[in-house]
Amino acid sequence: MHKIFGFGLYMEKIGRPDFLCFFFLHYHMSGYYNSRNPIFKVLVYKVIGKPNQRMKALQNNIVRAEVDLEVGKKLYLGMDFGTSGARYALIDKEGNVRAEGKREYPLLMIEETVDWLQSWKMTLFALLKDIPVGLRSTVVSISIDGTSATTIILDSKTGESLCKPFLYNESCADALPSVKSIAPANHTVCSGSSTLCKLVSWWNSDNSTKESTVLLHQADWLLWLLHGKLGVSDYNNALKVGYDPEIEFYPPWLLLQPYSRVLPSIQPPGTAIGALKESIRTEYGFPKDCIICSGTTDSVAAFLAARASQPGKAVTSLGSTLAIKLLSTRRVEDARFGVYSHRLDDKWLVGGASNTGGAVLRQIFTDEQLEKLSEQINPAEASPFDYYPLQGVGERFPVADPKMEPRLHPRPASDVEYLHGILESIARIEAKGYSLLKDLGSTPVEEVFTAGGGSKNEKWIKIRERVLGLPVSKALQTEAAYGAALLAMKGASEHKDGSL
Ligand SMILES: Nc1ncnc2c1ncn2[C@@H]1O[C@H](COP(=O)(O)OP(=O)(O)O)[C@@H](O)[C@H]1O
Ligand SMILES: O=C(CO)[C@H](O)[C@H](O)COP(=O)(O)O
Repeated sequence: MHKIFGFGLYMEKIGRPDFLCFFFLHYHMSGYYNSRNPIFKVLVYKVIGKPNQRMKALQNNIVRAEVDLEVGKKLYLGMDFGTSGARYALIDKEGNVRAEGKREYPLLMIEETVDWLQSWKMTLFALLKDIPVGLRSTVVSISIDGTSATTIILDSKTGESLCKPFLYNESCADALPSVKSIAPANHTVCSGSSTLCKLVSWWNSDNSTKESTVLLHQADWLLWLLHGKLGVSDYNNALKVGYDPEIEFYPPWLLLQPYSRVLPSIQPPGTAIGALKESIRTEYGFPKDCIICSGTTDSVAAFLAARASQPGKAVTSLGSTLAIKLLSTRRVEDARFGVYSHRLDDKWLVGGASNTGGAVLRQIFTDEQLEKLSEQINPAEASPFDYYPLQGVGERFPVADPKMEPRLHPRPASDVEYLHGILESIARIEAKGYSLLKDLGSTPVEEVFTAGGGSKNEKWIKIRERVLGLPVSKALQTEAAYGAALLAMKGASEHKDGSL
């Protein structure tokens, strides 16, 4: 192995450190290396200390890994398929992160539109490949969270999709009158971006026989690629197609519809569904007893990751979109404002998902600019600017208005003031959301934890604390993938051998 050091050093001499990085990261991550080796540490530190493009690209995928594990240790894998990319977290029974990584979605195009199914599938198997080989044999369960109401309609005979996926924030308002005519007033499905509106819109526009059609959500579809049992979902993902997690059934008004036969069967999140497919298990080196567990949505996973367990505690996900989740003893739902409740065991996660959020910031600033400009903001000072930051027309929560226009002007000469105004305006939307939940009868919010990419912005946290008038902090675990890993751990602990 020291020959490799020599070769690597030579490569470094001739100015090809990235080759050396590649080598070391490859060996380190593949577990052939004991990272305690002093020479290894010096060299890797020396080389990694000079990040270059390829190095950054490698680091982008491989965020962290601790390869040395006690014999017999079991690990639990959670994967989060968010708006802009996917991540994984590998945790042990104590909840320690043993490896984590991320991938951006490759933008594969079909006739000028992104082939999302191919992109998500490639990302799924790329993330599995990013897991250090030395750890894979200890992974005993896997779960996945995905964006809510992202809808995939498949032919159950071929497994092929019958149309392009409907993304989480797509609105099929054409189906709204028909959905409103069958559902209770202001039911969660009475929103253009609900899964049910997407299904009804497709059903009314597609002339095929629809005999072997099945509907899945993004997380269900990714899990199906791993376990091979078509037509299984969870009661968080199924909420927006009309499933009632309180009665644990689809309601009669939905079962009476012709399209109800395409709906998936439902399990609680974190329930063992099936064994990892043998072909995947042998190709990647996962153990024989590796099981696949039902998933959840990304903002529920972010709440789980924060491990907030008392009513009144809340998690705001500052990802591409702003999603809030408040733990409440009372269920609340009102589609007029985009408010709905996810079930969490015997309590309710009341909240909603706005179209404001980080994606608007990313349209205007790079992440580096966000960091630099935020350093110059005085969070104690209120911004005079009143924006409604949206990527495009349409808002889901706390105002459900598919025609709402973005408001991002006037733009001041100073980018610091502009960013301050946008961050403060998003904070005001967040505050309006929590106040609306209280008005609708939920447990009042007492404390807010923050997840998602925006949680790293300390100044924004201070602005939000001032605007919300509440304690606001960064969650201990800010990645939804950690929440999905907790679901994998739950599924493994409840699973009886031989019951799949
Ligand atoms: N320093 C920062 N301040 C505020 N927002 C940030 C910062 N860095 C990244 N972001 C935002 O975080 C978002 C990405 O968060 P992430 O949780 O990865 O999103 P998602 O899972 O929805 O794709 C981006 O839209 C970006 O604008
Ligand atoms: O904004 C989103 C994507 O990031 C989704 O709408 C998000 O999943 C919120 O939905 P839910 O509350 O059902 O998790």
